Amino acid sequence: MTHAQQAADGSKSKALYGGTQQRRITVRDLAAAKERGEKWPMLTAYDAMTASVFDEAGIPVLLVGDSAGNCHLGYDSTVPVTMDEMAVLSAAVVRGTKRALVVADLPFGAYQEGPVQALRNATRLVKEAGVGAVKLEGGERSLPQTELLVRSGIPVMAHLGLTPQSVNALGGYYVQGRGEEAAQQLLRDAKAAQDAGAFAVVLELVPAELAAEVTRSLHIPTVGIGAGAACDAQVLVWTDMAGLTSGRVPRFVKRYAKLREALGEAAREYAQDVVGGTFPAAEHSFH
Ligand SMILES: Nc1nc(=O)c2c([nH]1)NC[C@@H]1CN(c3ccc(C(=O)N[C@@H](CCC(=O)O)C(=O)O)cc3)CN21
Ligand SMILES: CC(C)C(=O)C(=O)O
Ligand SMILES: [Mg+2]
Repeated sequence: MTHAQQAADGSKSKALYGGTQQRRITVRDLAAAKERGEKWPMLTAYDAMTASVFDEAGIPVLLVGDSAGNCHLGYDSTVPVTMDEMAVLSAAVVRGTKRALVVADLPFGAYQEGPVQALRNATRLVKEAGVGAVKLEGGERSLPQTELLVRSGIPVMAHLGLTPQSVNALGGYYVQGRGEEAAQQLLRDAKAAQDAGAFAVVLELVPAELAAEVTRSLHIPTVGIGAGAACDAQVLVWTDMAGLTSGRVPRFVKRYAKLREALGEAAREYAQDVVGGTFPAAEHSFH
């Protein structure tokens, strides 16, 4: 199909992935995709260059995750990540993209004090970094925050199931929503987030059947990570997806490249060339 034919074919041209639309994706586009039953991919990004690669690959939504804590900043969890750090990384991701909707995590401690603190910090990410939306963890417990942000004109993505900012309270990164009571709480949290005006909800590490039920019960899209195939969208941490993360990765990760091996090999070859005197060669030198 030519570009013009695609543009004439409404369904194809509007597609979040593989469509012809060049302007920046909005939360309205995500709502329309759920209506069409169209699935979409989301990845994290923490810097401008990587974000530009994903933007050019057509990924419609990029998350500046607080997973930057362990994937970019060298902490061992998301808990230490600060607003200053999220603001710098978010601004870089926005600068590196033309089309993707950029969503930034509010880090731990940036919204737990209440709605006013949440609004102050979310506003900073919108004004200073230029993000199109923010994400915060929790359903019913984060309701006042979500309501005030949405009323103030800041789109909110909710995050339920495993909420890594609570790792110290949860005692580890375990599957959530197992058992009837926990399943009912997750359904209430999802409904609460939707009623508060959230435009989407991340479901992390929940049984696939429960995620499917949440997806059917909501009119807003669900974004799964370790939550099965029925979700409206999927998200992965980009360093996991590309095989750059060192050591063990969660079971829900599929590796689509071996970047850690490829980069290590490039560094070793470069080092050998320098030590052996074969780099720089004549074509890399000036006379
Ligand atoms: N690199 C990276 N990838 C992620 O997906 C990620 C982060 N970092 N940091 C923030 C949170 C933490 N996440 C995690 C971390 C560990 C597991 C994990 O190992 N889970 C077990 C499940 C255990 C069970 O059965 O209950 C697993 O085997 O996947 C899951 C999610 C997801 N997020
Ligand atoms: C894994 C996603 C959902 C996230 O919150 C993050 O990357 O911080
Ligand atoms: Mg996060």
